[in-house]
Amino acid sequence: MIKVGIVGGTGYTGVELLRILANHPDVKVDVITSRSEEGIRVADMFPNLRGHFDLAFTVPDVDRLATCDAVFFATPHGVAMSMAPELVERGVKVIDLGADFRIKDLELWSRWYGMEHTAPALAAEAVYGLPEVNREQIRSARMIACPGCYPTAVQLGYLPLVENGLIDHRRLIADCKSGVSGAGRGASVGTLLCETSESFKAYGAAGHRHLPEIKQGLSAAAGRPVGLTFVPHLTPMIRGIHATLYGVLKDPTDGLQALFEERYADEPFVDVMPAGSHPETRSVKGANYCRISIFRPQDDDTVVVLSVIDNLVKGAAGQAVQNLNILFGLDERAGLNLVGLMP
Ligand SMILES: NC(=O)C1=CN([C@@H]2O[C@H](COP(=O)(O)OP(=O)(O)OC[C@H]3O[C@@H](n4cnc5c(N)ncnc54)[C@H](OP(=O)(O)O)[C@@H]3O)[C@@H](O)[C@H]2O)C=CC1
Ligand SMILES: CC(=O)N[C@@H](CCC(=O)OP(=O)(O)O)C(=O)O
Repeated sequence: MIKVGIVGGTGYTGVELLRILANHPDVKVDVITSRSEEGIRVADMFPNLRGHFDLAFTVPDVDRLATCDAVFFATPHGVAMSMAPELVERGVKVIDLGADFRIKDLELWSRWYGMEHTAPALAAEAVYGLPEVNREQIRSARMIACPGCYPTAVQLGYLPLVENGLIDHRRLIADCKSGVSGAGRGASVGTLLCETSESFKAYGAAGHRHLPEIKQGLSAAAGRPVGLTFVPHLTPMIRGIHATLYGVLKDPTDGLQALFEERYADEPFVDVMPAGSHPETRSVKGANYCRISIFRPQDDDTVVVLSVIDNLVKGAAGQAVQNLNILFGLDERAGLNLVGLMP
């Protein structure tokens, strides 16, 4: 059994990790932290997990975490980088669901995340945990940086086009919508029911911290810097990311459906839908899938890609477990044969 620790076990992604790992055949959760719930038993706080975990929340302690084979950080930015270097040095594999280790240009990272990076050496070593791109590097990594939710949906939607140089790499437009759980469990006025229900809004239109992360990944895929306009929106739903991606084809072609099907043919968690489909976020709710469809409206030179994920699963906890499976040589789908939540 692989012993894991979860730092930040009471947040939306931390609890999602528990939901997934409760049925993982090869993993045992040995340590789970929450400073605010210290001493509370997991099953008392989350009755659905009764019978799965005989654990109480503890405050984060490096010595305890160092007894694990792997540690997930489901914590705000800045927490993982404060503890990961020591854990890695002590032989623990670290999988960060936050953004501390995603961006290689640390000056750029500091500008967007508003803090100095305190683990530059580990940031340079970290592997970006998007299995559809970095599967081989993930296998031997000591530090894995899981992508953000929007970056996951946007990159998977654009990759076949950008990797093959089929669209104008300078004019990418990502119009994205997220459920409110994307903002985390911390209470704030902007995410109250009275503020978010029966309304819909854009935010971060002038610039969002996922912009540099997505540009980093797509520029690597393109082999040159890409130009990206990314506008996120908050929608009155709990879970889900819906990305509508636009590109200008250099040479209008009818082979896009086949291109996407071939690129993702061997990917267990990317589903290229039949031509003409419109993926819905509820079709991936609670599951680790990214569902994609492709259009070339009016047979013109604009390509539209639709990409949906559950922000808490393929956008966070599910992808983190997928990376753990790869890291430890397990079946990549272990613990992730999740039946989506209905309706
Ligand atoms: N929500 C989403 O859809 C996604 C989130 N992410 C990222 O994943 C991370 C977790 O997100 P999410 O679960 O939504 O966050 P939440 O705010 O819901 O949960 C945060 C968790 O971290 C703990 N925590 C907070 N501060 C500290 C600290 N200083 N030291 C140790 N533990 C701390 C909290 O418990 P306590 O304070 O009791 O210790 C809580 O368990 C974030 O970096 C987020 O950006 C990535 C992809 C998607
Ligand atoms: C609705 C909402 O607030 N979503 C979050 C995305 C959360 C996420 O993906 O986490 P990282 O910051 O670790 O990438 C946002 O826009 O910042």
